[in-house]
Amino acid sequence: MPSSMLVVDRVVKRFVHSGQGAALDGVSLELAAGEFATVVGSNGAGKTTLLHVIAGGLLPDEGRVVVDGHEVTAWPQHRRAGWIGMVFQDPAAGTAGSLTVEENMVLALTAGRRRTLAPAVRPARREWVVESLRRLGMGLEQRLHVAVRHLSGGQRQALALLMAAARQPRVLLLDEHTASLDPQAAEAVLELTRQLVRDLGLTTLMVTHNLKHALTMGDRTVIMHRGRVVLDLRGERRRRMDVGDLAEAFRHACHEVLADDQMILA
Ligand SMILES: Nc1ncnc2c1ncn2[C@@H]1O[C@H](COP(=O)(O)OP(=O)(O)OP(=O)(O)O)[C@@H](O)[C@H]1O
Repeated sequence: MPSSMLVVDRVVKRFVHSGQGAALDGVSLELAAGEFATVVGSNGAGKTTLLHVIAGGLLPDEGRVVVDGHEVTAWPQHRRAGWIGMVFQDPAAGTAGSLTVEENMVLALTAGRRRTLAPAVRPARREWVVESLRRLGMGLEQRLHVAVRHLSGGQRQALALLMAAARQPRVLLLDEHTASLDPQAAEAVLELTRQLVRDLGLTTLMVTHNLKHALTMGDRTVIMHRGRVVLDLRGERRRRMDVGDLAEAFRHACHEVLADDQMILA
């Protein structure tokens, strides 16, 4: 049995003025090293809150978060930043627009190191970056000296993903990271996601509203509803499912009739 890289243990998170129940109502989830799970759920199910509790932006009211055997529940976000990589829906959130592609990559590769070590972006890492940019097929390897604000949303998001992965975080969190892209750019960024997760063996949690991506990305699908994990699909059962089966399993697990716009079928 491979060791767990991420353990979320009975986590509860309440927002005082939300007027709703707990955003996370006793969520437990365990990811083995190198495992790639997608997370789907109804609107307001708690998916983004879960990612922020893991990343340290939100402190849970109850429960524990353990990363690579270390309990990080009370660690501030900056202390676990080197361990957790996160990519958001907005391409601008993960990159510095006024810096060039190369400067952004250097920042990603040297972040968290002491200044004396700062110039030490090893040639091998730099080559890996250029090669990854080339494989992306967006021509970014020829635009290393272009300010990132001049790139398209897809190019910028691909760069944000590459930057998060280049630091080889223990856990990579993706929060609807292709939702704001056109279909072609979204497909390119999803393919890059597959490659990076596979090549670097990254333990990954990817929130999506797209049921097809929830089944075709990674090796496990977690369904959340009203602050709880209501279904955790993997193995043969998951492999046999199509989008219709997943929607049906979703409805069944929620014990209520959900309108399509609550599930956002894509
Ligand atoms: N900062 C906040 N203050 C108050 N309530 C919040 C806050 N953030 C989230 N919530 C509430 O917590 C619940 C879970 O929100 P969350 O954003 O985690 O859901 P989600 O599953 O990511 O939803 P969506 O798919 O719509 O993005 C919702 O009821 C939301 O209104």
